[in-house]
Amino acid sequence: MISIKNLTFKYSKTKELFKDLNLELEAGKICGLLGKNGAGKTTLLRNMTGLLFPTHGSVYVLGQDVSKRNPEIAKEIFYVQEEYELPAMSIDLYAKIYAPFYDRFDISNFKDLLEKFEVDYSMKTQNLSYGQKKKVQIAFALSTGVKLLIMDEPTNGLDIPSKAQFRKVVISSLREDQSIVISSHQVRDLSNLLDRVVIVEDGSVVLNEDVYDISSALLFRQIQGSNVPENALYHEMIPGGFLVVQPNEGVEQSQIDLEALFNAVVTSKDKVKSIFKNQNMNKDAQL
Ligand SMILES: Nc1ncnc2c1ncn2[C@@H]1O[C@H](COP(=O)(O)OP(=O)(O)OP(=O)(O)O)[C@@H](O)[C@H]1O
Repeated sequence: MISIKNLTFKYSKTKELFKDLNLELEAGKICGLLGKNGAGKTTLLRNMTGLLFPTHGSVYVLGQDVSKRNPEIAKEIFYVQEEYELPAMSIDLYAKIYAPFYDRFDISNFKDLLEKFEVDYSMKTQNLSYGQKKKVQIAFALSTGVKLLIMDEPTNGLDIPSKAQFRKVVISSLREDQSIVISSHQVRDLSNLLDRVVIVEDGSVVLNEDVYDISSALLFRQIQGSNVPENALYHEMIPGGFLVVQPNEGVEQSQIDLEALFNAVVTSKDKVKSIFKNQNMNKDAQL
């Protein structure tokens, strides 16, 4: 679905943001893109949509160089931007104007999703709150039927029930040939949603793994008392004990804590890399 090869990118006159970044993402997956502030998540997403062009290297989507902006590919990509002002008009007119760009747009799905998000279809966009505008964008995006859906901080501004609703509608809307890339700092909003986690740090991809492989490789535990295991890759104090991320040496699997995973990856980068390298080598050897 997405093939990024040796992507080097810099904004003019500034130092390189990415250097020889490589990333392959297959279809049918929901991928979470995590990184610190300024790590380049939005820039990477914009390179994936063809809104920014690599300084060197290439970004292919559905087998085509996305920087060529082929309309056939452009209509298979929808980008929910972090900040985007909806044009002032009724939601109905918005759908009538923008839906024809997408061959598989499903208007009944759009109305249905808005109902689930409790947004009145008869409203005008200029009268919607920030969160309601976000919901219109998300509902529209999920109704386009595009093969690649890219969302930058989609849950910003959503209230607590809507975050759960967001997860539900994303999971239920995804077809086998569709992929979603979601960048977010609200990692709790992504729990139980992702198939794959990508972390960017210092200009490159430092983790790109399926959640199943992450659960096989790492153990996320809450321990009582003060005895942090020696092999802990990351630990943080919680009431009565510690939250610990350790190498998973058994067959037991634990629920991934995305925040702890991120902290483990950035604080113990080399150890985490080597754990996944060994796991991937063992997997290859078994094939
Ligand atoms: N148009 C621009 N011109 C010059 N530098 C830019 C431009 N846009 C972003 N940058 C810089 O590129 C870096 C990456 O920005 P980007 O918005 O991609 O990061 P991010 O990971 O999405 O950050 P955040 O988590 O804070 O949203 C930042 O240092 C930012 O200042």
